[in-house]
Amino acid sequence: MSDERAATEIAIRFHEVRKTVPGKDGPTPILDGLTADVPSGKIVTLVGPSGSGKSTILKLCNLLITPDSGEVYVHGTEVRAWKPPALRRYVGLAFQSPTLFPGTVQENLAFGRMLRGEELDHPEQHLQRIGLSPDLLTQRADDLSGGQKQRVALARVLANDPQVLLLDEVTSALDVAAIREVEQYILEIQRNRRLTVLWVTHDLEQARRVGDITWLVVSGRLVEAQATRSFFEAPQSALTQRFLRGELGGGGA
Ligand SMILES: Nc1ncnc2c1ncn2[C@@H]1O[C@H](COP(=O)(O)OP(=O)(O)OP(=O)(O)O)[C@@H](O)[C@H]1O
Repeated sequence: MSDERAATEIAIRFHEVRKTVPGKDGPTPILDGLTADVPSGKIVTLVGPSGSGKSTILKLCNLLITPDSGEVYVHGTEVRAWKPPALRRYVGLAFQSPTLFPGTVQENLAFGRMLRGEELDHPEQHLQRIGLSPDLLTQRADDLSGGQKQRVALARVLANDPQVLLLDEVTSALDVAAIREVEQYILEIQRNRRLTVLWVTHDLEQARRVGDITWLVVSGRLVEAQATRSFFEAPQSALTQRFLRGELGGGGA
């Protein structure tokens, strides 16, 4: 495939996606008609006030939840037509609060492979890639610091060789130095493996640093989807301008 074609390929397509949750006055929309494309090999940063629907968008991509109506296509196939294990291998999700299993770091790293009856080759390399010492392999995951847990959780997702990476506030528990380090590791891996990344963050400077494209989600609606630089320097929507001034909550660079 030519680079030109690869550059315009769509990794994820949202088509009129609507999702509701039960409310006291009936179903309440938390995503309302999301239509948007995520180009292959790009990083899309998702910003918006708390509770606006950002995590919901991620969860739709790997079948943690399904839309009430509309479709989500991953690599051209609607998510409900994927076998969940294959989809979750293709689309890795790392959360804000990493959940590691009670075993050792090595067991945690090898978990996805183990489920498929495979071995994880060179587990130490998976740790090194994310800036952790191979000495940690035999440590109990419970004994790690918050920052180490977050990195091991990321390394575990990456050990599955996903093509798409969904990141939900993955650096929010880290100190400033660690944030920049983990960002650099993610960017390096993204470039080397040409991953497509959907990255939810409350940190607008981070969204600006790492994004190729930035989406603003407010009350379940996509307000703006722009090249990251234009998003921050010349936002088109009045709502985006208000968000960036910190007037909607969760904004204010
Ligand atoms: N299973 C659920 N049941 C009821 N309400 C839900 C459920 N999941 C999400 N919601 C609600 O849907 C809205 C969107 O949630 P979501 O987690 O996607 O927002 P978010 O933008 O990621 O928020 P934050 O930035 O605070 O993490 C919120 O109001 C949330 O309370």
